[in-house]
Amino acid sequence: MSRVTAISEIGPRIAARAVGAEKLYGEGEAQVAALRGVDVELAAGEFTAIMGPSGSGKSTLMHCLAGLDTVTSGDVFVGDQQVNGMSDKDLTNLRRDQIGFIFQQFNLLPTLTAEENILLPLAIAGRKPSKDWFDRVVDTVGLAGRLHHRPSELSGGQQQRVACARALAPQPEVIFADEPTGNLDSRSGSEVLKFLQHSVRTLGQTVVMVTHDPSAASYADRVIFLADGRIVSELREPTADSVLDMMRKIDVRERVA
Ligand SMILES: Nc1ncnc2c1ncn2[C@@H]1O[C@H](COP(=O)(O)OP(=O)(O)OP(=O)(O)O)[C@@H](O)[C@H]1O
Repeated sequence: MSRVTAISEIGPRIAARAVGAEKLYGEGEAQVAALRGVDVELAAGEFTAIMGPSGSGKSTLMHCLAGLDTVTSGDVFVGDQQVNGMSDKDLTNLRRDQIGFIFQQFNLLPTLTAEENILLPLAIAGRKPSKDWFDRVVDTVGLAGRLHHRPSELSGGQQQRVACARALAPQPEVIFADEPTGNLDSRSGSEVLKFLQHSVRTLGQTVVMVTHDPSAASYADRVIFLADGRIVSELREPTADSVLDMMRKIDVRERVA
């Protein structure tokens, strides 16, 4: 009993966090405020989707959290490491060791096999995965029979599953996925989303995904909605309908404003 109380007092571990994050692009009249004071905590072991109208700041927030872009003011953390203010060398190490990326365009190396692509980030870091972990990841993404194929010999959905396995293999603190199903048909897209959900539920991975698609967001545990550089709403245990409904409300509010 006391243990449960202690855990609830401590709360979930936070995998990534923004505190008062602001991002300005450009100067003078051409200046754009892409983030206008974003406070968000992304719990470890959760699948979070980031949604919002075009230009609302989704990619900027993700890039700032992942150390690919810098905030103008405010703070950003991955695990307990403060990302803003890090040296280039520390940022490179952070991205290599603590962060996995999944992009819309798969970004696999065409001359390497699926297995070599999956192991590449670890090889670059001079690390070897345990065989157990590698087998679990490959099993989770359902690629066991395809490990010796090159990307050109795989379907789009299979290529994206290789990219997912590549992101998972180093056991990063957090995986950032930018429209991971944007280039896939709906069946392959839902396979990839089920896999991401499975990696959160069974492997304890933390996943943060930017998407425009309410049905993709419905695979997440939590959806955060941005509008005009601010977090304006969130949903837990979303359905495609509840997400669509919220998007419509945000759209109406933006038009009125
Ligand atoms: N490198 C940049 N230079 C100038 N302005 C930028 C830059 N990157 C983004 N912006 C601007 O910042 C705002 C937020 O852009 P961002 O790409 O984060 O939005 P988004 O919600 O991801 O949009 P989309 O859904 O269309 O991809 C937009 O007004 C955009 O034009």
